[in-house]
Amino acid sequence: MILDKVNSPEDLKRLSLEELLLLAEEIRSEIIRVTAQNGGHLASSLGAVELVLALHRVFDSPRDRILFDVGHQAYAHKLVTGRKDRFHTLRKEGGISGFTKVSESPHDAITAGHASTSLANALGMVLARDLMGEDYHVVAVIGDGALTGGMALAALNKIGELQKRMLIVLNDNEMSISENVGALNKYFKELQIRKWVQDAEKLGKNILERISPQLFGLVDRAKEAAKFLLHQENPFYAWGIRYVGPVDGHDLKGLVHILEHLKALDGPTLLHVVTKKGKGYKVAEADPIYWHGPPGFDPKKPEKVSKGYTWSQAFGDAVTELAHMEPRLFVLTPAMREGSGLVRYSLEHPERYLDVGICEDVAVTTAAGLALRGMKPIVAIYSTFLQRAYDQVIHDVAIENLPVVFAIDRAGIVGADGATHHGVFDIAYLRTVPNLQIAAPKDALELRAMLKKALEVGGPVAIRYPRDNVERAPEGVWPEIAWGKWEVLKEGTEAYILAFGKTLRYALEAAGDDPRVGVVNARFLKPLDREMLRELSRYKLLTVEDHQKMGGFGSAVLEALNEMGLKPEVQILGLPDRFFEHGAIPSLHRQAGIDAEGIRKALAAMGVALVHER
Ligand SMILES: CC(=O)c1sc(CCOP(=O)(O)OP(=O)(O)O)c(C)[n+]1Cc1cnc(C)nc1N
Ligand SMILES: [Mg+2]
Repeated sequence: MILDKVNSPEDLKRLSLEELLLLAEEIRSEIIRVTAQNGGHLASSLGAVELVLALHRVFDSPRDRILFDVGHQAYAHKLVTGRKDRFHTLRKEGGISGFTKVSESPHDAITAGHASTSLANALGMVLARDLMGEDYHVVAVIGDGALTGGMALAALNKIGELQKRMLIVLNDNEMSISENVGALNKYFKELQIRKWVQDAEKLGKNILERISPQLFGLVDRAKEAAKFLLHQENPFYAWGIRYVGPVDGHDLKGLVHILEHLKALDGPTLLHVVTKKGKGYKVAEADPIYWHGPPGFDPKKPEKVSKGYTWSQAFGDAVTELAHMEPRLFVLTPAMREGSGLVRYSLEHPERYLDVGICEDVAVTTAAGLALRGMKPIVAIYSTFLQRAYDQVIHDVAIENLPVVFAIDRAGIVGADGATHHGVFDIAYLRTVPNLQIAAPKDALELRAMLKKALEVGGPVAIRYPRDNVERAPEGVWPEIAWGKWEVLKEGTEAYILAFGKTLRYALEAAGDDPRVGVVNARFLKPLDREMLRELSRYKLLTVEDHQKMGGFGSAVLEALNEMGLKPEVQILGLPDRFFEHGAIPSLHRQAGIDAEGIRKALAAMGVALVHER
C-alpha cells in the first residue's frame, strides 16, 4: 500500500501523480473501513480527500498552517499526518478525536467542532506571523455550510480590509448536514460551471485545439473575460478578496497546479472548489444527509440503521401536532433539521419552518422578531450550539420577556463527538438570566405537556432533553402538568435524590426498593419547587445532574436552601471542573460519578449505604 509509505506530508511530495491518485483511493477505503466500525463523519471526509492531498502536497505542514473548519472533514488529513496507525481509534475513548485537535497533533492548526471559526483563527495567525516577522502560509478550508455562519462572514470582511497574505479554500458541496441554505449558496450554484458544462468545455477545448489553436485561444480568452465579468459582482470582490474558481475539487492534478500558482500570490485569495459530498462511495453520494454522520455499518452492504425512537423525534412529533393546534407556532433551526427531529415538521408546515443556516445567533434573534409580532417561535437547538447565541437569549429575548421556547436537544454528555459537542453548560449559562424558565422532562409525555404549556407561559422557556432514546408517547395525547412543581416518584425515610432528565433513571436504579431513599423528578430547574424543597429539607438531599457541577442544578438548590434559611445535609453530583473527551456516554457518566454507582457511593458517604450495598 502507498499509505504504508506515508508517515508525514513530506512523503507526499515524493509520490508521482499516479501514486497520489492511488493513495486517494486507499485513503477512501480506510475512511470507509474505520467509519463503518466506529461511526463518524463519512461523507464530509470522503468529499475532501483530493483537496487534503493536494494541500499537503503543495504546502508544508506543520510549518504552514492548514485549518479545517468544523474539522469533521479531516480524516484524510489525520491519515497523512502521522496518525494512520491510530486511525482505528477514531472517536473511541482514549482514541483520536473526530475533529482536528491542537493537542492531538502539530499538524492540527485549530481545535474545531463548532463551525465558522477557521477564518477568524486564520486572521489571528497571519497577524501573529507578520508581527513576528515569520514566513509561512496560512490556509483555511471552510465548507459552504460553515460559510453561512456569521463569524465566517464577519472575518471575511476584516480579512479583505487588512489584505494579509492567506488562502481560503471554500469546499462547496452544496450541503451542510441538510441541503445548504442562503443567498450565497444560490449564488455559488449560478457561479458553478455545472459538471456537464465543464465536461462539454473540456470536449470543446480538445476539438477546437485540434482544429484551430488560434480560434481556441480567442474562445478561451472570451470565456475568461465572460467569467471575469460574471465575477465582477462576486461578493468576494466586495470583500476585497481575490476569488478564483470554481474548480473541480476532485481533480488532484488540477488542484496541485492551481495551489502552486496561488501559493505565490500576496494578499487574501479564496479558491472555490466544487466537491461531491460522499465522493467515491455510492450510498454516501446518493444520500449525503444520512451518510453525513452514520453510526457503524457493514461496508460491504451499507444500509441505514435505525437509531430507535429518540428525544429529537419525540420533539419533532410533538411540535408537528402542536402546529395544527396553534397557528402562530413557528419553528426555527440553525442547520440541524435532521438532528433536531424536524424533517416531518418541515414537510407538514413549510410555511412555519426556517433553517437559518449555521448561525444560532440569527436563529434566536429571528425568533425574537417573530415573537415581537405575535408569533409563538420555538428555537430547536443543541445545548452546545446555543452557546453561540447567549447574548441573543439575554438581549433580544429575555429582557423583554418574549414568548420564545428553546427546545434544547443534546443536553448533557453526548458521547463520540466529545468536548466540543457535550451540552453541559446550559443550566449554568441560562439560569442566571432573569425571566427565563428552565425545565427538563422525564419522558416524551412530559415533553409534550411542557411544550404545550410553555407556549402559554408568555415568557421565554428552555426545555432541555438528552441525546438518547425515549419511549414514544401516543399521538394526540396532551397531558396537563403542574407548572413549576416537582414530582415524588418514590418515598424515602432518610434521604431523597433530586434528579431530572437522564439522571432520573440512574437515581431510580440506585434507590432500588430501599425504603430509606426517595426519588424526586426535579423537572423544573428555574424556578425551583421551593415548597417541596422546604418539605424535603428534613431529609438528607442528593442532587444529580448531567451537567457541570459548578453553576448547575445542585448550585441552585444550595442557593435556595440558603435563602430559605434551611441547612439539611446536601451533596451535589455533577460533572467535575474539566472537559470530557469523546467516549461512550455510559462510560463518561461513570467517570463523572453521576450514574447509579456514583449515586450509591455518594449516599453511602452520607451514611445511607443501600441495602444491597451492605
Ligand atoms: C460536525 C458538526 O457538528 C456539524 S457539520 C455541519 C455542516 C457543515 O457543513 P459544511 O458545508 O461546512 O461541511 P460539509 O459537511 O463538508 O458539507 C453542521 C451544521 N454541524 C453542526 C454544527 C452546528 N452549529 C455549529 C456552530 N457548529 C456545528 N458543527
Ligand atoms: Mg458543505
